[in-house]
Amino acid sequence: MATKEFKTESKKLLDMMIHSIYSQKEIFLREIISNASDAIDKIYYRALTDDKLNFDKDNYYIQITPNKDNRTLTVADTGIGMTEEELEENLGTIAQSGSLKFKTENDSKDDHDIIGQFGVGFYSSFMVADKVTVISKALGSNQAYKWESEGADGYTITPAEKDSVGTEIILTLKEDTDDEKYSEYLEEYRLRQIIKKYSDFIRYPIKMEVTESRPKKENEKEFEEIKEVQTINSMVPIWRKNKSELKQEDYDNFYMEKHYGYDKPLRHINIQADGMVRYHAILYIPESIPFDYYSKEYEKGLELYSNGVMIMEKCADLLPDYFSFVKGLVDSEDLSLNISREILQQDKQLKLIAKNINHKIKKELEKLLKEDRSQYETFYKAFGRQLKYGVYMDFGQHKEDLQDLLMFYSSKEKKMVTLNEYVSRMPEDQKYIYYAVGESNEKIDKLPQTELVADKGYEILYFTEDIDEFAVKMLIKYKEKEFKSVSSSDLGIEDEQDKKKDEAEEKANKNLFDKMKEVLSDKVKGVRASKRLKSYPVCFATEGEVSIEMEKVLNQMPNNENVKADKILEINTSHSVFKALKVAFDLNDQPKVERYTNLLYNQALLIEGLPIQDPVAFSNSICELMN
Ligand SMILES: Nc1ncnc2c1ncn2[C@@H]1O[C@H](COP(=O)(O)OP(=O)(O)OP(=O)(O)O)[C@@H](O)[C@H]1O
Repeated sequence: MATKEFKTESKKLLDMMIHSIYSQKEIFLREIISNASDAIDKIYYRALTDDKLNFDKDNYYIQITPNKDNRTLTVADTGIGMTEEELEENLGTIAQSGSLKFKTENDSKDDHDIIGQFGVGFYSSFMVADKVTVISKALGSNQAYKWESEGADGYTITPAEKDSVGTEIILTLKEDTDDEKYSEYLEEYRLRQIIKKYSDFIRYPIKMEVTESRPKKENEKEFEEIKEVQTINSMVPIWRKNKSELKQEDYDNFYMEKHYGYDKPLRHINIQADGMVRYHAILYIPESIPFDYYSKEYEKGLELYSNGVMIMEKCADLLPDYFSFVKGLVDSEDLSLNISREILQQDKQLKLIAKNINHKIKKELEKLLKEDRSQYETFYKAFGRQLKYGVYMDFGQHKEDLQDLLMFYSSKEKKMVTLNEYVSRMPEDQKYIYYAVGESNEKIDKLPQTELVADKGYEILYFTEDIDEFAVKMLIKYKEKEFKSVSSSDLGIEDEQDKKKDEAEEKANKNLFDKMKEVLSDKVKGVRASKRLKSYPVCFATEGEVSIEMEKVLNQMPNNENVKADKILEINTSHSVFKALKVAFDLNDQPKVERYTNLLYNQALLIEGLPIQDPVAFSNSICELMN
């Protein structure tokens, strides 16, 4: 009988399990029971949708059998079973692409990180067993097969005897060591404890033979030990339990069991709706971001049950994209079992549920923001970008719903603030909500364009993510206050007296500015005296819809159309550099005027983080100045 090798990644993971020092080894049982329950779900669903099969609930269960003599723990189920090919495919490779990716990317991390963050399913049995045997007979098959492995060296698959359809997992437990007592997994009380802790809500009975001490019938003073098979779990799914019966720990355990994430959920939402549409839902807002969240691989969706039977693993229609981080399930009596994906999309009930859920998630986030600011900030750090994306998408359809959940860093408060907080402390004379765009808060702090607004004592919101400015352009206003970039050509700050002064200045320097515009030609839309600069010599202002930061973002996109912001070169006429330029102009020193103009233009580009077209020429010009 030939031994087959595990796939390379599986081998690595398996090796890790075998040598694991993970403290919560008990979770192996949760993983095996969860697989067994999934397998029964599958046969149950098959029976409900296939007239030739019938499902008698009494015949479907999970049986746990410890055997101290052989040192084995057996978990048997009456689920759908696996064919020879399925045994090969499912148990020879890692199912969880997450753990695989994590492992290959972080080779130095230890097993605690892997198990803690991704879970490892079936392979976790190798934490406690040095030999694992799986005997399975698939539905519709006459032949059973045995898969057997003693660890990373490989596995064998051979024909086997098994009367009924289903799977038996037999773990031969490792020998006890000073630190680890594997034999505890053969003790009735310990098994009962683990099952209750992690698998209480499994919808099928988890049966085990237990010994009970009872008063004798003939003499109540004497006790006798009676062995009988009992169902250990309560079988009531968590979403059907009374809210008052559930503790935080139950929600946390359910989240882990379901592999919704390997962090602790930040918040849970338990919905028991009994109105127009009847459904139960348990939803979670995760604390940390799944490793593939902002990638194409990430699939949003909630598990969908029809009266206790799972009909879809990831129902995307239940969640809008901006809440795609939400995990959980929905169970409704009003949904038909045979519903296809296409029909489901049109289903009125489902639409109602989705709308309702959307509302509840929003309310929960608002509550979190109000009640626990620091938790909300943790959430926002992970998923804020998704909310901003939500404001922008679908032509701003959801902006009203989401605007109060947004936060930005504030120049004044030096922390994240909401739009409502910003607007409520705006001085009376302030007309706009000001923002500045840049790569980081530190870089924005140094942006010349912020000088005038900051000098006025106005608060500035810092936009450091690509989506920020696009989202705000979609919002246009918040509480009747328009958004305005500190780089926009008209800041709406100057009074009449300033305006007159500016006009005079513009007039006095008109010839020079015209000359500079001529030198720069269509690289800029115009050159003018700056109202916003105090200590810096030069900066860009923009006119129109596209800002410089938007230009950068748009030009990074594939098939970009080389969109350009309309840039105005603004000169600080009080600066000594301008004075030198003016002297050269008055002396008709053409080459100097050209050189200075180009230098100023390039400086403005650098400040904005835009590339200089000819860095060598720029550097040569500086060298000439230094000589
Ligand atoms: N008792 C079982 N009956 C039928 N199939 C099983 C059983 N146990 C495992 N399998 C099959 O083996 C696969 C691998 O199981 P494993 O626990 O490694 O990952 P998973 O269950 O797919 O992922 P996750 O653990 O994240 O839910 C399962 O998807 C299932 O197809």
